[in-house]
Amino acid sequence: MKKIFSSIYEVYKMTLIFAGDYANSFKKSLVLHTISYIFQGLAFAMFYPFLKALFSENFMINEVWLYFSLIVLFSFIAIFSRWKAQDFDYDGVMIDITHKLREELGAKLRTMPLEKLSSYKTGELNSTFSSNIDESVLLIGLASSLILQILIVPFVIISVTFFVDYRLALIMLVMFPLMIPLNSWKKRGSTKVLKEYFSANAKLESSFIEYIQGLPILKAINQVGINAKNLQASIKYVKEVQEQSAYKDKLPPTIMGIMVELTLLSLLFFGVYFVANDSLALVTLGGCIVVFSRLTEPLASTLSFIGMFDFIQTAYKRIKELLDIEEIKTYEPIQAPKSFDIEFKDVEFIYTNQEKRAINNISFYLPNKTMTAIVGDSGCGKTTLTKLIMRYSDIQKGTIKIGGVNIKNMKYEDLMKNISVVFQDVYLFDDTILNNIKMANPSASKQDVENAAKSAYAHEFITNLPNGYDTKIGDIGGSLSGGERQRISIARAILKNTPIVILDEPTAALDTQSEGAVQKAIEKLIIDKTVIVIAHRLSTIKDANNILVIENGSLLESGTHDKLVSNKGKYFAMWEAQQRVKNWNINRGTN
Ligand SMILES: Nc1ncnc2c1ncn2[C@@H]1O[C@H](COP(=O)(O)OP(=O)(O)OP(=O)(O)O)[C@@H](O)[C@H]1O
Repeated sequence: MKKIFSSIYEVYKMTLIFAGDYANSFKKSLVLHTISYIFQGLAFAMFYPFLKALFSENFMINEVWLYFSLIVLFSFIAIFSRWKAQDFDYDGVMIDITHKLREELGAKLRTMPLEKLSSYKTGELNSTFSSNIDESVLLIGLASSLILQILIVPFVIISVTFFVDYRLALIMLVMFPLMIPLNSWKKRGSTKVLKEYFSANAKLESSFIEYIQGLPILKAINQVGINAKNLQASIKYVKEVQEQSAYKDKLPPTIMGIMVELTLLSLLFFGVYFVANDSLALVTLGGCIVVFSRLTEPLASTLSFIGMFDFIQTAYKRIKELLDIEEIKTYEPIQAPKSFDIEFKDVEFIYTNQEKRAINNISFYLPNKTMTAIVGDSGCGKTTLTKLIMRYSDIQKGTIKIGGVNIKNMKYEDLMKNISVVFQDVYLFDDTILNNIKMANPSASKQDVENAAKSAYAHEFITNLPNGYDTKIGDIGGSLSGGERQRISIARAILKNTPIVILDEPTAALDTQSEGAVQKAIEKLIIDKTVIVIAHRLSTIKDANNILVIENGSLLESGTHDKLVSNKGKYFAMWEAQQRVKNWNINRGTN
């Protein structure tokens, strides 16, 4: 029995937490529903004395009227309490709660460490945000009212029947112990299936999003079928899980339905037997059958209603798992840096679920307003180093300081206010060009935006667009070139005007002509800033104040280009290799 109630109680507790300010109203509504169903049960139970009075040999109209009036009164109280319970305005409040939950989850996405966030697939988050919240919260009102009805009404009727004829009450009770193994049987199947159901749907959403996003690339390489296979596999998986759940869900409720019908037949069979040997009045048996037949349908559905709670509980757990993720913590004493030099001291970092450290005992110092390049083979840890400055995840050992302040002592918003990043891939939102730039500094005027765009060499091509700065990215689709998109993102960074700028291979994907324009824009962006640039092409970072050469997460060598070339180490080898390729290309061009 405990197991039957565990998911109901768990869901009740979670609903109170999620309901927040509405928790008391929710409790009040449950109390009113309880009162309503007690009186509904009593109204049914009044059929015993009513029928007895009606068919009595000493028929007395006053007695009949009394019981009839009680049936009417109890029914009226039941209806009135249920109506008052609806004052809680389930639909309105539940919509409010779903809205609040979505806001909380949205805030969580902003404050959770990015490493944690990136461990979720977009589709999984999407399904928690949309379907899990709707399925669970909007269903709870209906589910709690139904479950109270099927628990309370039979309880009242059977209790009253005990006073009328304990033998009939015992027959009614026989089926209840059977609910326990039937429910466990159903639950055993459904808990696993429900988890699979939610994860299959989340997987389907992920595959669908991935398929749509990857379609242009796959079309370009004539491999549309590759991702379609993943999508088809996800669709097939959902179908399999649905089939499984349909099969596993059906049998126990069907058996329960048969049990309820058998109970009714047993009441008839034994009732007739008791009437035959004069130990039961026919009219009492009639009342019992009338009363019990009102219960057969809800009782037969008991397992399905309890199953609704398993469903809600699984959805709640997914929501709670997200809400419980620890936010990025700011440690005391909270400080703000006054200058923007960056220091790594004995930093070690390993990604969750990885065995090898991505960053291995690294120390370096980047003076304020200097440019530092990070170079090294693919996968050596360059991007990880820059992500750690932005607290993508907390390091396991060592310290990272900006202007002498440990980044853990800086408020996360303050930390991010001081850093701009220009990535190789530019993300533009489906909004106007103006808003795409302005989002870096929402209080900026249109003139500020235009000035930033001019500095980023973007003003000219923007004013040539159909609606200039008011052109919507969605309306011009993919017609912006890679270089143009990159210059919009640089205009964003110029408008944000942060003391630290991180450039993560911003020109790597561009042709030579676009690269020239973007390079000029970058030069404007980095004036008077502490700059970190990740570059594969060493010719672009030759003039950096300092170059860090990373190998397998460790700092192998550092210094200016000239110093590293004369060292004849790893940097020299990389430089030589790139020069050879360059010369080979030039020779090929001249031949
Ligand atoms: N989110 C992540 N989870 C787990 N491991 C990761 C994650 N991101 C990177 N790594 C691993 O950490 C190591 C360093 O990756 P990082 O992206 O920092 O290298 P990189 O030098 O910037 O590479 P590239 O030049 O190819 O961009 C690699 O082994 C990579 O597979």
